[in-house]
Amino acid sequence: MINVAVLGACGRMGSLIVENVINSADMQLVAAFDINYFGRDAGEFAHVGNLGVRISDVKDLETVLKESKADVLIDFTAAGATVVNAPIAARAGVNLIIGTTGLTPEQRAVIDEAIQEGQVSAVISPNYSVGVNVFFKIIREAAKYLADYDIEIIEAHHNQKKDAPSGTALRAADIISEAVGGKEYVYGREGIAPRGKEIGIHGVRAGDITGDHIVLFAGNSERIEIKHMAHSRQIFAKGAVRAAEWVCKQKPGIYSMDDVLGL
Ligand SMILES: NC(=O)C1=CN([C@@H]2O[C@H](COP(=O)(O)OP(=O)(O)OC[C@H]3O[C@@H](n4cnc5c(N)ncnc54)[C@H](OP(=O)(O)O)[C@@H]3O)[C@@H](O)[C@H]2O)C=CC1
Ligand SMILES: O=C(O)C1=N[C@H](C(=O)O)C[C@H](O)C1
Repeated sequence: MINVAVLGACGRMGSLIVENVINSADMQLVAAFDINYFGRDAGEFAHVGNLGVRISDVKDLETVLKESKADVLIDFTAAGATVVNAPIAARAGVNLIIGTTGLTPEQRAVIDEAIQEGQVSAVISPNYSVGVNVFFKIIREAAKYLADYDIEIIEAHHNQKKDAPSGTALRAADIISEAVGGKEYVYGREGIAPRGKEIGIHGVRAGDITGDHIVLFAGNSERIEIKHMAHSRQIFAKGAVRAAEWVCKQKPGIYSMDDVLGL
């Protein structure tokens, strides 16, 4: 049985992850953390009834992770939280699934160093859905043939999303850039803004859109649009829980969803 702790357990993703953990035959929820609602039952936020697991103050992360014998911590919070908490968990010997987006390269370096020091296994991915990780493969392949086309990435998300552009859009840009041997990025355009050889990245925030990503390759007289649309956050939650089960069986290191899915 894998002992799972969830950070951000009262949030949109954290509460779904709690639901998926308790529905897994191979896992049990041993701890749940957030910055609010201390003492309330984690099951309340997941709409699954009382689980007997109280929301702990994230300030007690290290102590509660040790007391609860957590094998893995699943973190979907915010960059400023993950950069503090993931290193604490890693140094306490707890494996990690990180879904938080908006991490700067400096924040990511702090987390990577702690994972190495703690000798734990971690999956860090901006998108835990199977479909998006296949989409990443497809755009990498397309970019090899369409390097001289104009390339634009358009993402759309709900009006509560804090970071922009999405982590998935940024990863898509990095994949394309790697495939074509390096490209600059331009975030939105306004004023006199003639197009160069860059990848344009554009974010839409509206209503309750779960998460759409389009990569547009446009040449003269033709274009290809490769699009992924998420219909439910369950795809991310199920992917993260699958990754948590997988990561506990791996050697120490930092892995991607490609590794989890064998892509
Ligand atoms: N990798 C993937 O597949 C996916 C990644 N994400 C990413 O996951 C993250 C969370 O998304 P979502 O669930 O929609 O966001 P929510 O705001 O709904 O959930 C985040 C939760 O974390 C809490 N929180 C914020 N700061 C801290 C802190 N310092 N310590 C502990 N808890 C904290 C929030 O509390 P409060 O509400 O009070 O701020 C909230 O309960 C985002 O970065 C998002 O981009 C989302 C979907 C898929
Ligand atoms: O905040 C969200 O909702 C999502 N965030 C991730 C991202 O930034 O790429 C993944 C997904 O698109 C939903």
